[in-house]
Amino acid sequence: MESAIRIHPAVDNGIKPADPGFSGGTLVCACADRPVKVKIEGQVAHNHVCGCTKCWKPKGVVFSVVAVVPHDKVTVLENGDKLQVVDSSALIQRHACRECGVHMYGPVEREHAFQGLDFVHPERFQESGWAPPEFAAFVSSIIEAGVDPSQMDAIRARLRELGLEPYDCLSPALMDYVASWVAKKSGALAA
Ligand SMILES: N[C@@H](CCC(=O)N[C@@H](CSCO)C(=O)NCC(=O)O)C(=O)O
Ligand SMILES: [Zn+2]
Ligand SMILES: [Zn+2]
Repeated sequence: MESAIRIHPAVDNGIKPADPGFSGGTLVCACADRPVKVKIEGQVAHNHVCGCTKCWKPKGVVFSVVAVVPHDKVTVLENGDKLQVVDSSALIQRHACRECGVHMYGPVEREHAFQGLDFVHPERFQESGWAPPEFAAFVSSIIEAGVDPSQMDAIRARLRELGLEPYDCLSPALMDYVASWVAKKSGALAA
């Protein structure tokens, strides 16, 4: 499984399975002093690696690991005064620690298929057992971050080797879910 291609520390050395007993935990930012802590109740869903430029990622890699949880399962426990919204015009209202830059939670408040969900980075859990990434999203977007397009075949091959099917948007199941929501809203499909 060793490879020169780095995707993300949470997957590069093999992907840890979920603990069926995982019932949530605490996300912690990277500050040594007064870290922001956010409680998440329950398991994360739809975890994926994301190549988009907007999701927070650790230094040295171009993919994030990001999943969703219902907004009512998210509680800021400590040092919430350090949080600021990265881009208030974005669909995902990413709340980042203004000192270390880690995104702690990103609610979707707008009328959208994902309304009521928060995007979180499970690698920031102080506990283990969270559900692992299932696919790779927005893979072509890593070119926007400066990756040489000639590397894409090798990067997609490595993602497949890890069991993370690469897509240039979200997975087909999630894209179908979003499209169904849009079709029901427009009336093209019965609600
Ligand atoms: N090419 C762009 C894509 C950015 C993008 O659309 N990101 C997705 C996925 S984020 C987690 O899966 C998205 O839904 N964004 C909404 C938002 O950012 O508010 C780029 O790379 O920047
Ligand atoms: Zn911080
Ligand atoms: Zn993203």
